Amino acid sequence: MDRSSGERRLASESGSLPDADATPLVSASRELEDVSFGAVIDADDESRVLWSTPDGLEIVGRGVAARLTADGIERFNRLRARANRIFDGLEHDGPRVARPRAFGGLSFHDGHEPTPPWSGFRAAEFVVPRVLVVRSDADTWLTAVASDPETAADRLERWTDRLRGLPTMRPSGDGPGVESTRRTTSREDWTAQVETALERIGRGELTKVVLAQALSVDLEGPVDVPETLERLRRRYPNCYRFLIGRDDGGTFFGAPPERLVAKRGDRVETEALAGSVPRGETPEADRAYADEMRDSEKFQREHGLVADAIREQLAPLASDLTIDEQTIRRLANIQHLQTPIEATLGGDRHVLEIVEALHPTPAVGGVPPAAAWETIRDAETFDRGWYAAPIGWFDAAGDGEFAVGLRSGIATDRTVTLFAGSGIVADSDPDEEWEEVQLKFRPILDELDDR
Ligand SMILES: C=C(O[C@@H]1C=C(C(=O)O)C=C[C@H]1O)C(=O)O
Repeated sequence: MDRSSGERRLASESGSLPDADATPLVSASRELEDVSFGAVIDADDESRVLWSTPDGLEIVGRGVAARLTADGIERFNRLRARANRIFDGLEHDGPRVARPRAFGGLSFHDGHEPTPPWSGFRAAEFVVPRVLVVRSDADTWLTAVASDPETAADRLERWTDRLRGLPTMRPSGDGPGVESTRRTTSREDWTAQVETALERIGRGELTKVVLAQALSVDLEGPVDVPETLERLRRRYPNCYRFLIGRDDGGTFFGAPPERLVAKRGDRVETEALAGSVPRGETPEADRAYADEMRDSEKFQREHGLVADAIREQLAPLASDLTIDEQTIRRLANIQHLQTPIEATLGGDRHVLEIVEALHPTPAVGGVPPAAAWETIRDAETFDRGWYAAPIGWFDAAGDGEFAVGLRSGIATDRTVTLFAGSGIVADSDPDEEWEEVQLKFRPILDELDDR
């Protein structure tokens, strides 16, 4: 008998939920000796997720104990309702860090219809994996999730045995090599798109819009996404890393620097991250770029719009809000202006409510939002899919953390499609913005090409 047959699939079409949904989830955890996350994620062909934060939490999830999907403009409300049903009555036998969480994300646009390379990626989809391996500080935990305690216990035993047989180190190897690349946006088209946006800005219809491009990379061999992420960790240790693998589609992955929100209890942390210059070849050149960005009226305006919008979007939900001092965020290949923002929530809120209020911030959308969305839709000839959208997790308490799905790509067979964009404001120069976009393709492109 398939003991997992009672586990749940909640689809947006399901007006009334099947009886199995009344069965609460059960989970059990056990502490592990260290284990290679790459080996866990390769262990079989069940669906997989990986989530890792700059502060050292790493989680790999395998299989599906419960799935939540939702489409259309009501997607956030539907997700929240289903999240409550899925987690209602959850019994977790283990430490908090190893508790079941739902991992996934949303598409940038709410009217998203999946087309290649985004086949299988709905407008919103989260899964509670059947098995989680969680590493935080010095501890590693294995958690099994099921619909009844016996199945959870069996699963925990089986995976404990299985992990014992896996290597604790996994070589991170070389990239697959790049055969050729194709752009969705030619240089001429880009210049025309930026100039159209500048005209709208000149007419006062728009203050800022983030325009993006896609770069489709054909590889010399198959790409190993976990291995690529492991190499990205070494070059970009202060970034998030994520992988969302669909059974019936591609693997979306990336190493974004930008936090959309982290919520624990009534505390919320977010940030404005906007304004970009390259790293310099020497410490002096590096500082000169940073100083130029800090002292530039144009960069400060571009950044200030994001901080202001976040403050306004959070105001109805938060009882107090602190905007910290602006700093320079230095990554291996780029530097950004960054302003950390913290708030205390006014009432009992689900992290998805904060995500809904914030997405898209003008770091990836624009101001005013409606004119920016219209400009993006008119200009862009490719599907953003889940690029620049919220990617992360939430738990039974409504806590969670989301990154912005940047410095990312979707792998399908021997192709990886990369996405990157840049903020256009009055005084933006199409050539400089082109260079900024190319720089933002580099993190993943360099790893694919690194042989
Ligand atoms: C849009 C991207 O990055 C965003 C836009 C930035 C900018 O315009 O300066 C900087 C950081 C991100 O918020 C991207 O990486 O694709």
